[in-house]
Amino acid sequence: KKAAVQSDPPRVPIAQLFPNNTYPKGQEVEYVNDNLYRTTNEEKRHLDNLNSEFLTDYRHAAEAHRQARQWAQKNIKPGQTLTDIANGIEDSVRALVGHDGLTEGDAIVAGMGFPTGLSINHCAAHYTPNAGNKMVLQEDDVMKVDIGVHVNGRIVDSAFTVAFNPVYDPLLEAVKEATNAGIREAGIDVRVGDLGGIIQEVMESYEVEIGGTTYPVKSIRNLNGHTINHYSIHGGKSVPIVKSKDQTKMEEGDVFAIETFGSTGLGHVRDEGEVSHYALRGDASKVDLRLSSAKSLLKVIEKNFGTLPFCRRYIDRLGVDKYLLGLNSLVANGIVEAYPPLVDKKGSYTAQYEHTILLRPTVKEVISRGDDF
Ligand SMILES: O=S(=O)(c1cccs1)N(Cc1ccc(F)cc1)Cc1ncn[nH]1
Ligand SMILES: [Mn+2]
Ligand SMILES: [Mn+2]
Ligand SMILES: [Mn+2]
Repeated sequence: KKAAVQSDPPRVPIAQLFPNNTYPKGQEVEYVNDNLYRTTNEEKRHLDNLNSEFLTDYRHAAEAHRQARQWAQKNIKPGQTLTDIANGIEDSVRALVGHDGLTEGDAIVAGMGFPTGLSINHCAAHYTPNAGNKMVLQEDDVMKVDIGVHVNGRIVDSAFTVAFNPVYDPLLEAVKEATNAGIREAGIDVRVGDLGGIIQEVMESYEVEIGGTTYPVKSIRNLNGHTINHYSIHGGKSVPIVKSKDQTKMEEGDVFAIETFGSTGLGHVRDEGEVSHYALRGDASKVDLRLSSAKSLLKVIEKNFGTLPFCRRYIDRLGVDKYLLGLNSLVANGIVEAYPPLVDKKGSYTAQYEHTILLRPTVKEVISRGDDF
């Protein structure tokens, strides 16, 4: 008899909890300007129905995301190592989508959409522990937990911020409200630059007092949301989180990650520190590699990750050794892109909230919405 209830930690596959391949819908929001036409229009409804596998895979991934993150929100505590936190989330996601990612090509079917981001304090994004990392989460840390889950290459990209000290609440509130404003105003034919202005307006209406100093919350002007394509975490479009003249329009069928970042620092990030995040460039030219370790590593990456971002720990767990020289050679040859940690100034605090939204022909679906955020 199949378990009908989820375990703690979550290990019962979502597919077992939701028989006949029907998963919970995300938050459906009618388009404001031409809502009636889109919601009822026969042609739009037909277009929607052509996408049933796309929608099923997205909702499948989103339910796994919610269950894994809600377990994480309950269980992340000061004193835990970042490595243990990352493994706890990744073990859950892999069990929930029913794929362990250990047999060759398995992770391509379903699994982690990208490395579990665990970026702390002035580090805003693209940090996950590499092997040997001894970092321990502290009581006064502000940690961005950015989780990617995919099913058949339909990537759910959604993030929240963990802080144990209530002094940071106004910072987290600013970012949560800015992200929700961005989600609310998003829609077909909306200009991404206009969204940036709305997001910044909400974000910068907040201030936060830390250690006797009052900081205005700043939108991090060089971070942005983005489109998500099949097996591709960053599609062609970006969503600024500050006022911008970018006239690029959101279009029917687009999948957007709406993410905003607030900071008590400069409101600007730069690359710093050891790289953990990498991804095969979709457009990589067939370079004649001299280093045999680079050649063999490229095969491992193509087979196990395709164009999905990965981290060093994901190579370690496949049992591959001594790959760093080869990896750095693939980066130097422009075959693999490196995504270094993105940091604001030392001593500052940054927060993030992110959801993935589908601009369906009939309705806007906030696929990753949960009752947590
Ligand atoms: O900063 S991005 O490179 C980008 C923003 C706009 C256009 S491309 N990036 C995409 C990404 C890159 C590498 C990853 F491992 C995972 C995601 C945003 C993001 N990081 C985490 N969640 N969302
Ligand atoms: Mn399925
Ligand atoms: Mn993300
Ligand atoms: Mn994103």
